[in-house]
Order: sequence, then C-alpha cells, then structure tokens
Amino acid sequence: MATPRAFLDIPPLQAAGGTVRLPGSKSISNRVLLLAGLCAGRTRVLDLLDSDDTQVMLDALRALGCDIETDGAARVVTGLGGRLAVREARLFLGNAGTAMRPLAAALALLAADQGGRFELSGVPRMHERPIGDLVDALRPLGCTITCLANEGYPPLRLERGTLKLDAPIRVRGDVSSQFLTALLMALPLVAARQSITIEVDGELISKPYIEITLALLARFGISVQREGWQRFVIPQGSAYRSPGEIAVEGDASSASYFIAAGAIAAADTPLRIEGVGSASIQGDIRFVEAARAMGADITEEANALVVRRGAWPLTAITLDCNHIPDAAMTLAAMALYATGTTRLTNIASWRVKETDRIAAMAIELRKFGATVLEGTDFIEVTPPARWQAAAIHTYDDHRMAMCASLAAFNPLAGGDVPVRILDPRCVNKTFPAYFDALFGVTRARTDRVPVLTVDGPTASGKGTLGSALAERLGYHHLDSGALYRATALAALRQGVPAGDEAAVAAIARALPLRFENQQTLLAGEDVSDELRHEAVGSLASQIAALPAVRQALVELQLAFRRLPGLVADGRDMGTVIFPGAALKVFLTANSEQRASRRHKQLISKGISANIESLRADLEARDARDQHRSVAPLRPAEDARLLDNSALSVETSVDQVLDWWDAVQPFGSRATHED
Ligand SMILES: Nc1ncnc2c1ncn2[C@@H]1O[C@H](COP(=O)(O)OP(=O)(O)O)[C@@H](O)[C@H]1O
Ligand SMILES: Nc1ccn([C@@H]2O[C@H](COP(=O)(O)OP(=O)(O)O)[C@@H](O)[C@H]2O)c(=O)n1
Repeated sequence: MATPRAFLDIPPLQAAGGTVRLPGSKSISNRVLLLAGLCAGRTRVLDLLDSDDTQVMLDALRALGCDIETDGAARVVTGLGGRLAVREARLFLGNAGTAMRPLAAALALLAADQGGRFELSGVPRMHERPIGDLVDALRPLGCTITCLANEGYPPLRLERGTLKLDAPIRVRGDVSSQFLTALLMALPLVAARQSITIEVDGELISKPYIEITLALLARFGISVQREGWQRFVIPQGSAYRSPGEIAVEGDASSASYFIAAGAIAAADTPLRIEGVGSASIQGDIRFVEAARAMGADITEEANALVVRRGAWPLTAITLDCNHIPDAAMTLAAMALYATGTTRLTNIASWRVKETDRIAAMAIELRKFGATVLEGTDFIEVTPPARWQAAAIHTYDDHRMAMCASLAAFNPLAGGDVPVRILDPRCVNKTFPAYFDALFGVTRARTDRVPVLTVDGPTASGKGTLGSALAERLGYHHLDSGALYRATALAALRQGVPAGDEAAVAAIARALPLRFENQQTLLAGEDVSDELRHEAVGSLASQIAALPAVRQALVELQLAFRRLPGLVADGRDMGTVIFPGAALKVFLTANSEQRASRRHKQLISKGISANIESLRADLEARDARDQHRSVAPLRPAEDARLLDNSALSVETSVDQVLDWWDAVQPFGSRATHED
C-alpha cells in the first residue's frame, strides 16, 4: 500500500478563473443507488459520484444481492424488487451517514417482515454519530433492532419482528433530517396494503434534503403527500418503479468552494462552474444567495454558475444557516475575507457531522489569525489582522479540508503565507479530484510555486526519490533526464549525429513529449521503456554536453513549475534551472552501488547488462557530466548532501521530507493528524 499522503502544502494563491466541472452530488448519488437497489428491474445511473461514500453504498448493495454493472460512464443497478435476496449480511458503511441511516431503516423493515439478520457498522466516528431517533421510530413498528455497543449508536443488528403499521410513525426532526429521509425511502417497501403516516416531532432541520428525497422518490414512482413539514403520508399501494435511466446532478455543496473562490479571486476572468444551476433540486444551491449577500457576482444558468468577484473585500453577514447546513461551512472560510464579523447561526447539526465542525472550524480558523467565537449552535468569524502560515487539521472531514484550502487566497487580503492541509485525502469522501480541480482554476505567482530539486550522478536514485517525493507531497514531477533521453532517441531515429549541435538542438526545441499516467509519450508513442536503453542513455549523456541543446530545453523544464508544486530531478535543477528552489538535494551513492542498482533495474526490465561495463560506463558519464562546460554536475552551494549508498528508498524519502519541513513556515510537529 502506498504511504498515505500526510499533508499538502498550498502556496499563496493570487487569482481564480476558468471552468470547473463538478462531480455528482453525494446526497443524490446515494439516494438514487438505494432506490435503484430496492425497486424492481434495471436502472441506468449517469454521472454518479465516484467517492468513498458511494463506494460504501455500492458495496452494501452488492452484498445484499443487487447486480451492479458498469456500462461506459453509467452504472446499471438491478434492484431487489422489495424481496430480500440475502438473509444475512454484515455491512461496513465507513463514515457514510447517507448509507447508514437509510440502509438501517430499509433493512430493519425487510428483516422484520421477511426474516433476516443484518449487522451494520462503520468507522469509530460513525459509532459516535447518533441514530437513536431512527431506532426509536422503527422499534414501535415491530422492528427488532439491537444497538451492539452503545444504545442509540451504531453498530446495529436488525432481525425478524412483527410489523404494525397502523398508528402514525413519530420521528424527531431536530437532530438530523437523515432519519426522516431514511423512513421516507424505506417505508414504501411495506405500503402495499395500507397507507403509512409519518409525523415529525420538533422543528424539522435541513428541509432541503427532504425535498431532494421527495423529488427522487417521485422519480421512482412514489408520490408522498405532505402537510407542511410535520406530516407525510405514503399512500396505500405505493410501489417503487424504476425510471429506467436517471442522471445525477453535480454536487451543490461541492460547488460552494468554487463559488467562494470566484467571489474571492475571480477579479479578471470569471469562474464557470458546470453541473448545477437554477434547475438544481439540491438545497445547497441556495448557497448562491448567501454568497451574493457577501458580495459574489453570480449569473445562474439552468445547469451552470458563472462567478465573478463583486464587492471587495467581502461583506460580513449574519445568517440563519438551517437551510444550507453543509455549504454554510464555506461561508465561515469566506468570512476570512470580509470586513467585520460574520455570524452563522442555527448550525447545531455541525456538531454531529463527520466531526464536531463548530469546534473544528473555530480551532483551525484561529490558526490563520482569525478571531472566532463559538456557541452551541453558532460561530462568529472575524478576519485575521495579520495572516499566519498554518497547518490545518482536517479531522477526517472532507469539508474542513476544502474550506481550509480557500485560505490560500490570503495574498488578496494582505497575507503572503502558504497553507498546509493535513490528511488531504479526506476529500475522497465526496470529491476525490478536489485539489486537481482547484489548481485547474487558480493561479499563483510563479516564483511562489514551491520547487524541490534532486540532482546527482547517474543511477544514484534521483528518479526513484523524485517520484516518491512528488507522490508524498502531491506535487508534479519533472524527470529532466527523460527530456535529454527523448531528444537522444528522436535524434537516433532521425539519424542525426550527436556532433550536429544545431540539428539536435532543433529536435530538442520541438520535442513532442508528454508525460501521462506514468508513461512518457513521444509523438503519442509510449517510449518509457525504450528511453531506459543504455544506447539512448549514453547518447543522452553526449548531447547533454551541447550548450544549444541545453538552452533548447530550458523553457520546457520551466513550464513544469505549476500548482501546487514541483519536484525536479536531474543534474542542474538546483544550479541552473531552478536556482531559487525551496529545497535542494544532492544525491550520491558509491559507483559500485550505483552499477549494481542499474544492473538490477535493467535485468528486471528484461534488458541484458554486464555489471563491470555498467560501472565503467557510469564513471565515464560522471566524468562527462562533471567536466562539461555548461551546467556541469555539481551540488548547488545551498544543497543538502544525501549519500544513500546504505539507505533504503523510504529512509531517503523521510530524510528529505524532514528537510522540507524545516524550510516551511509551519513549525515542528506540523505533519501529522493528532
Ligand atoms: N536508496 C536506494 N536504495 C536502494 N536502491 C535504490 C535506492 N534508490 C534507487 N534505487 C534503485 O536504483 C535504481 C536506479 O535508480 P534511478 O532512480 O533510476 O536513478 P537515477 O534517476 O539517479 O538514474 C532503481 O532501480 C532504484 O529502485
Ligand atoms: N538535468 C539533466 C538531466 C539529465 N542530464 C543528462 O541526461 C542523461 C540522461 O539523464 P538521466 O537522469 O535519465 O540519466 P541517468 O542518471 O538515468 O543515467 C544523463 O546522462 C545526463 O548527462 C543532464 O545533463 N541534465
């Protein structure tokens, strides 16, 4: 298993603009999957979100006997038709509330009615998220539900019972609307012979999510009658009917980060967000109104939003956020750029989400220098007077990570500090490609995009170390040797001799080279393996000594310096191409080690090699690299020397990451979640 990425360092961002396409909505995806799994026949689901939470639901449905196929970009679900195909299963539901609650309700009813035994569990945090109100609503119906650890919390066991559905079903609505959603989606399973009434106790929170539930139930043939927000009736004879095909909208909560980015930083070019718009059925689309109140200039199309910076600095607001509980977190991040204090109220549900979001937000925003006041159901944010570089804990909460990334626009509010996001992969819950999407529509000053260079002699392990560092840092990787090798390969193929400096330089200048999915493509052809041939390497070493060739490759190398950062390996990365790099490493190993590593590497690729001649060859190459007139191989004055003759790759990576930490402004112990 790859080492989980511990942090992502985002340099100060200057601007936003361009087009971003949103992933599918998590709430809609998981509801559609469950309904497709419960109804009879096949449902083709388009634009489904691919994330941890939807994976959990797909796995659960498969375990219950649903057939799920991939058909191009669509998923085709063959549902159970209301009949249990599997009577016993243990389902692990991660931290996905949108899977735990409705599956608990549906399986409780099915197990009670048809007989069965199901256990539902999740990650430790899931076992701290209350489900008692749902259990309390289901038990009087005759469902047999056992809380296996603590009463009112998962894990749960669901078993046979005797259903009594005549009396109205009562459920609390003031902790999470997911309980009501769960009942609304599950009770049609048992509504064939009688109508079923649900009555909500207390003020129903997060009403927009109930609207999504009702809209999707309608697509699946269930028309729930509603009296205000207190009483819902599922008519007698209700039965799920597959819509055949259904497309999932873009995620309106995910849109909020880009709406915010546009409001803060789309001063020159607008930021176009595709996937949600005025036609959206998601409540979080009303984040648009809140963002407008803070100053955003937003044009709505049916399925897209175009955002520009309007008022600047942003305007502080006081807002009851009951209607946009998830997206409201993004307002707390926007508040960092407002004049005055922003107060978000009626957000008690934040405390029982992926983490206690009120507490988490207060602690983390303070690290930037903001003044934050929290109460049981509100938060108040006043922007920093002086921005501080901060390492932000994300508490396994995707929204904490995405909100914190917005603080990287601090240069627009008088700051100039990077932002470190700890455990950035938590965004996988709803938006695995979030950071790529963010960096696709944001810009930083080139000289602020961090670079880490690794130079050294042949076969010292630069490529191995460079790519491992890039992976751990979430940065791009430039294997500059590949550019010289590709030039050499192209020259070989075209029959251009190494001595013809002008002709080789012309090849280098127009090199049709692309790096994609671990492959090196020359004019579209995968040449990754051919580039490693010794004949190519040896010619590369010769042409690399030609000044015109080196000059011809400069622009191409500089172009690799893109957000969020770059790890570049070669001979002159720290001395010539990126002299201002934040960290420079000069990697060495004795020639015996290097010859033996290269030998193993070649043999493993099926290329025959002789260790003695490899050693002689690499010593000749060292000499040529060190003594050439332009960009000779030597450590930059400020380079750190690393002799890895006796070190494992992992140890070398850890050593360099320690050095990286030491040159960042985040302080010690800023690399791990506590
Ligand atoms: N620290 C190390 N310890 C052991 N083997 C290493 C180490 N670093 C690299 N290697 C191995 O040495 C070989 C050459 O490494 P490579 O990264 O291709 O070198 P370079 O890019 O410097 O030419 C690879 O097969 C790699 O797995
Ligand atoms: N920044 C760089 C990178 C490579 N090179 C040259 O390009 C050749 C191929 O680079 P590489 O990094 O793939 O080479 P090896 O270290 O794998 O032999 C080397 O022999 C170097 O002479 C260079 O001059 N400057």
